[in-house]
Order: sequence, then C-alpha cells, then structure tokens
Amino acid sequence: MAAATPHSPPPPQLSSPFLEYIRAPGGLDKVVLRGRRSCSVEIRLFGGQVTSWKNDHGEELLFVSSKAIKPPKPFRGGIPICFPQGNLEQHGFARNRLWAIDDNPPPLPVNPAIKAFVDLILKPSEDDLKMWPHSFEFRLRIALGAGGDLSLTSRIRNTNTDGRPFSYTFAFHTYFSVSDISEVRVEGLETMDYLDNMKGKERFTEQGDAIVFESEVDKVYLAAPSKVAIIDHDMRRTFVVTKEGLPDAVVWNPWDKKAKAMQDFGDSEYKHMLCVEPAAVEKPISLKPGEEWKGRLGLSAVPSSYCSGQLDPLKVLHG
Ligand SMILES: O=P(O)(O)OC[C@H]1O[C@H](O)[C@H](O)[C@@H](O)[C@@H]1O
Repeated sequence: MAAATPHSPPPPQLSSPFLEYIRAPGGLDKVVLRGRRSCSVEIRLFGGQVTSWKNDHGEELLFVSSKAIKPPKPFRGGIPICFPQGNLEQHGFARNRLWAIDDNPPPLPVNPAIKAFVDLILKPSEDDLKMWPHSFEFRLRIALGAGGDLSLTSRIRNTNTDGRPFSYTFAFHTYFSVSDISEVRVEGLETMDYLDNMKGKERFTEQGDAIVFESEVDKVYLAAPSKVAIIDHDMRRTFVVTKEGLPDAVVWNPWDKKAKAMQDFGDSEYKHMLCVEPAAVEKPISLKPGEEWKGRLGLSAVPSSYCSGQLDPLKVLHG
C-alpha cells in the first residue's frame, strides 16, 4: 500500500499567492487555497481529500468528526473520494492513498476568474495493481471560486497497456456541516427512485415533499437532478450541490445507534452532519484503454441575508 512516507520530499513550489503548501508529519501535508476575505479550502494529500471549506466569514461549511483518525485509516469528514469500488475495501482505496501534486496536468477549461486551484494525481502502486489489476491516472482539480464556491473535477483515464477495459463506481462523499439534522431538508430528490441500502438495496420511489430526517438514512437516489439544495433552517443557509457526469446521489446520516458503533465518530455528531454524495453507483462507469471519464461536483452556500427567510427552493434549483 502506498502509505505516507516518513521522509516526505521537499514541498513543491506553488507559484501562486492563492496557494500555500503546509508540511505536517505522518502524511498530513496539505494545500490551502485562499479566496476573498476569509474563504479557504484545505486539501490533504493523503486521500486527495478536502478537509475544510470556509466561507468569507471564516465559518466551516464541511463536517469533520472530532474523533477522525489519522492515516492510514480513512478520515471521517470533508470530502473523501470513493474510487474504485467493487470487491475491494469499503469505498475503494483512493481515499486511503497518498496523492501527489500534478505539476503539468492536461488542459482543463477554467473560468478565468478562478485563481485558487490545485491539481492532484493518483496512480496505482504495485500493491494496488495486485488488488485491482488496472492501470489508471486519476486527476483531481480542486478550485475555489471568486464567490467562495468550491468545485472538484475528477478525470480518470484507463492507461491499461493490455487492451483491457475496466469499470468502477464513484462518489464524492461530501459531509456537510448542519446546525441540527432535524431542522434540515433536502430539495430536488422528491419523487425520485432510490435504492435503500438499509433494506438490501431494494428499489423504492420517494414520496411527498422535501426530504427530512428523523432516523437513519442510507439511500442511493437514481438519476438524480443536476442540482440539489440542502436547506438548513437554523443556520439560515442553503447549500447548493451541482453535479455533472454523476447520475446518482447518495444521502446518508447514521443517526444515534450507528453513530455509537463507529469508532471514528462522536455519539451525538450525527446531529450536525449530512452526507449528500454525487455518485455513479447504479451503473458502473466503463472505460476502454485510452478513454477518460470526467465528473464534477460544485458546492456553494447561499447565506441567510440572501434568503431573508424567504427562500424559494424552486428558484435555487431551477432559477
Ligand atoms: O464508514 P465509511 O466507509 O466511510 O462509510 C460511511 C457511509 O458511506 C456511505 O454514505 C454509504 O452509503 C453508507 O452505507 C456508509 O455507512
């Protein structure tokens, strides 16, 4: 396994005032993207994982467990990358590997207003290839927009030289920080079909209006719309989640019993988090050698001053 090396190479020279490389022992080196006022994003090279996203008041928007444990265990919170899934460790190994900074990524169209971004890359190690015998290049661009919005673009290329295709499922396992899960509602997934992970992946159709939370939820919404809103009444904040190339959306909250059973999660922390995860789960993505797949996650937080308590979710979703 490509665990973090105790003697890391010298920090890369990041030639931008919007980026900072921070050295930390035990595979915890990180890159910080800085935007206007106090907006920032922190990305840990271990897992290629976003571990913090702050708005321009410096308020944390992502949930990270106070019990999160260090590498080589996956880190509970932020945005773990789930790839490649299948008959492997839960959620695949990408969240559990040391990624590198990609100094020379192939061109990716960018909004010229975006100054703060970083490109990471993951390639399989010899040990990874024994577990999942496919050669790939996984490029991840993480960008902080001028308005404080965050985007993650994944590009996965099949670099097999033996002519073999491969297939995988994928998720941006996004943990949102919420004031009180009982006061949160999700708009955009009502009337959708879903697979219920708590009922042996049986298929159901969501009924009623917005989704609210009163107990454990672990559902894969199929062919979910490209925009989903998470409305946090107490915080007077709405997260708008956009997705491209990722048909499904997993919604997860472990609630009290499961929370207690998780070693790296506080007993009451389920009250302050919600995972809404743009994903490709139902139909695995298939790539022939030389082919590349692209998936994008966009996150923005609409503050209460904008909503003024009059938030019209239809405007957020369709306006
Ligand atoms: O504990 P982890 O491997 O990070 O998984 C945490 C959760 O992730 C997803 O949301 C799955 O749908 C859940 O079934 C799983 O429990």
